[in-house]
Amino acid sequence: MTTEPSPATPATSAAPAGVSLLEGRELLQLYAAPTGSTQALRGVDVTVTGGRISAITGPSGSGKSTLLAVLALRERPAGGELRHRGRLVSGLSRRDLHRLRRREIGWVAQRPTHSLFPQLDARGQIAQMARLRGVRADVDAALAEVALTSRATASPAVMSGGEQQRLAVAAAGVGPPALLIADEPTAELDDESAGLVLSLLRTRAAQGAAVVIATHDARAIAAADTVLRLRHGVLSGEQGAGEDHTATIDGLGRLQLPEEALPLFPTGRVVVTLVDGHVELHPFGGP
Ligand SMILES: Nc1ncnc2c1ncn2[C@@H]1O[C@H](COP(=O)(O)OP(=O)(O)OP(=O)(O)O)[C@@H](O)[C@H]1O
Repeated sequence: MTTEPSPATPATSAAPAGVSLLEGRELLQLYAAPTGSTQALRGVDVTVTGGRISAITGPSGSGKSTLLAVLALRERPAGGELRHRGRLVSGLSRRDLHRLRRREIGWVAQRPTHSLFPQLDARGQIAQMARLRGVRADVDAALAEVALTSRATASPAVMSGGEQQRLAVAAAGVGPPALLIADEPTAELDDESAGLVLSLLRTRAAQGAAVVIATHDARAIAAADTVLRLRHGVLSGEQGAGEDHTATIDGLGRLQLPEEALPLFPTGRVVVTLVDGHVELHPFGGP
C-alpha cells in the first residue's frame, strides 16, 4: 500500500485530451443462433476519446454489451476496422492484446462479481488490480472513495449487490486506466450508491480516462458527456450534453431516424427531396 493517485494523476498512457483512443468503423459482430446467425452489430462507427464519459443506450438486445466487449478488446469484431491509438487491433498478437487489456483497460461486467477475484477481500481486489496494471494505489483511499472502508476485509461473496458493484468499479478504475468500460454500472443501485459510482467515473474521466458505459439509467445518462443510441445493432444517434440529437449516416448513405419520428411514416416509404442544401422527408403513399 503506497501513495494515492491524486485527482490530477493522469490515466495510464492516456491519449492526449481530445485525441481518440479507439476508432471503430463499420463494426460488425455475429453470433451463432439456432436460426442462423444474430447480427449483434451491423456497421457501427464509433470514436472513443479520453476525458469523456460516453453512454451507450438502447433497448434490450440492441447490441450494447456486444459493443462494449469489442471496445474492451475482449471480442474481435467479425467485420469492420478497429484502431487503438491509430493501430489496427486486428494486427495485434494475442500477447499484445492481453497486455493492453491488463495495463490499459478497466472492465466492469454486467454482473460485478464477474470482474472481481472471488478469493480476495475488498482490499486485495484493489491491490491486485494495481499490481496487474503496474501502478501504485492507495488502497484505503480507493475504498473510501466508494464508501467501503468498513468492508475492507470482506470478500465479494458476503457483500451486498451495491457493495459488489462499487468495489468492481473502484478496482477497475485503479490507475486510472486509459479506458474504463462498465456494463450497466448503476443498474439496481439506490441513489446513494449510484451517486458514488458516477462520481468515481466522472473523476476518472477528469483524470483523462475514456469512460464508456452501457446504461438504461437516466442518472447515468445525465452524467455522460455523449450519449450513443443503438437500435438493432445500428448506431441510431449521438447527442452531447445540451446538444441537438445527431444521427449517423453510414458509408452507404443509410440513416436511422429517431424512434419517435417513425409514426410520421406509417407506410415505411418516404419521398426524399433535396431543397436548398437540406433534405426533406415526406411520407409516401397511405390514406
Ligand atoms: N454470446 C452470444 N451468443 C449468441 N448470441 C448473443 C451472444 N451475445 C449476445 N447475443 C445476441 O446479440 C444481440 C445483442 O445482445 P447484447 O447483449 O449485446 O444486447 P444488449 O443491448 O446489451 O442487451 P441487454 O440490455 O439486455 O443487456 C442479442 O440478440 C443477443 O441475444
